[in-house]
Amino acid sequence: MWLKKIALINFKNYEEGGLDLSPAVNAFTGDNGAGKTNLLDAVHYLSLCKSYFNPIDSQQIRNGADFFMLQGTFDKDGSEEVVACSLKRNQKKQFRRNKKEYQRLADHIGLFPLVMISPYDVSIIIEGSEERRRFIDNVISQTDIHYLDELITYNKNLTNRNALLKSIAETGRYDPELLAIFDEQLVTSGKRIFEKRRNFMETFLPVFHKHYRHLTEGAEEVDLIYDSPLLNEDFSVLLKKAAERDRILERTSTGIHKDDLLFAVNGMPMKKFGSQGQQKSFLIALKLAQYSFLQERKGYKPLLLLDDIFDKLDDKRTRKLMEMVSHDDFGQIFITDTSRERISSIFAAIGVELTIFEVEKGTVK
Ligand SMILES: Nc1ncnc2c1ncn2[C@@H]1O[C@H](COP(=O)(O)OP(=O)(O)OP(=O)(O)O)[C@@H](O)[C@H]1O
Repeated sequence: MWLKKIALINFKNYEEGGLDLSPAVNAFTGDNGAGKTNLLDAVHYLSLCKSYFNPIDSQQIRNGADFFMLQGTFDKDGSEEVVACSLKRNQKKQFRRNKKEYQRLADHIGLFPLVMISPYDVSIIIEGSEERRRFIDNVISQTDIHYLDELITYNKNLTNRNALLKSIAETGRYDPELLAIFDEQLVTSGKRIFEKRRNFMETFLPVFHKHYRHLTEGAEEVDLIYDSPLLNEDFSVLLKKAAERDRILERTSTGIHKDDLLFAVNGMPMKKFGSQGQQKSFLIALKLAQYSFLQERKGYKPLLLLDDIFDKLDDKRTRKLMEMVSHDDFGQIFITDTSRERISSIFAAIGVELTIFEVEKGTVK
């Protein structure tokens, strides 16, 4: 699967533009703020119905315009699939595949799998556990069409249980049987998600370690551990034990919404003890493992988007990474860099052909 063409109208800093892409490595070069990352984001949008960087859809519309449109022509097993997205200000976004509009955007997720590696990914390491759960959920939902629905159900059940806890605190009326009913609903959806996350981590971990070792040639030891309250105890038992505490807190203090991933370098927490280059290498290995996982589950290659990838990596790791991703295991690649010379020489050194697009103030040559 690869993206043959993309057309943009009023998307971020692009007024109008279109590109014919290469099935191999596409590089976007240009100055800071030129619009390189915006092009990657347009590809992300077509694949996952949203921006990678900004959750507010209306902010993707070019300043001063009242709509944006994106169209991508994908090649899937030799046949063309056209994906189009448009958004008018103050209206619902429309998403079409081969001219047919989706009723549920979730039905599109996973058809054109994609992995983005960006400097913003550092939030997975330094921010709270929500970022890490978002990472796991993003990977699983691209391979499991029921997963997003299950998450929605869990979150709805969680909101209901929290509302009940609040009303118990406010009214002083506590009905243990009613709470047990809410618990049961939460347990059903929670256990399903837990099983999926645990199974995912089992497959994912060895692939992550393989990529990390390869990228860093064993320079340091890293760890990635899935942490969930449900690993130690049955969810319904956990909820019963927490009932008293939850009534005081007026919210549910245990469940898969507390899951986390623990990252370590040489036995110490990555967030505090990892250098910037080690953190970046860790994130790259995480994303390449995501790529391998998606490829294995889908049976075809996802798109790989590399934003500002050379920053903070030493020459050895940069070269190794480019060798890895240009190798046959990876399909179509999009990569941004401010320096045309740097990217040309890196790819020339490993003997890989590169199609370069020069980006300048929202136009592409
Ligand atoms: N809705 C919008 N309307 C107009 N311009 C926008 C919009 N959203 C973002 N931009 C502009 O897009 C530009 C940023 O583009 P982008 O992030 O693609 O740059 P870049 O080429 O990747 O730069 P860098 O090398 O600094 O990472 C900024 O100038 C920003 O103001």
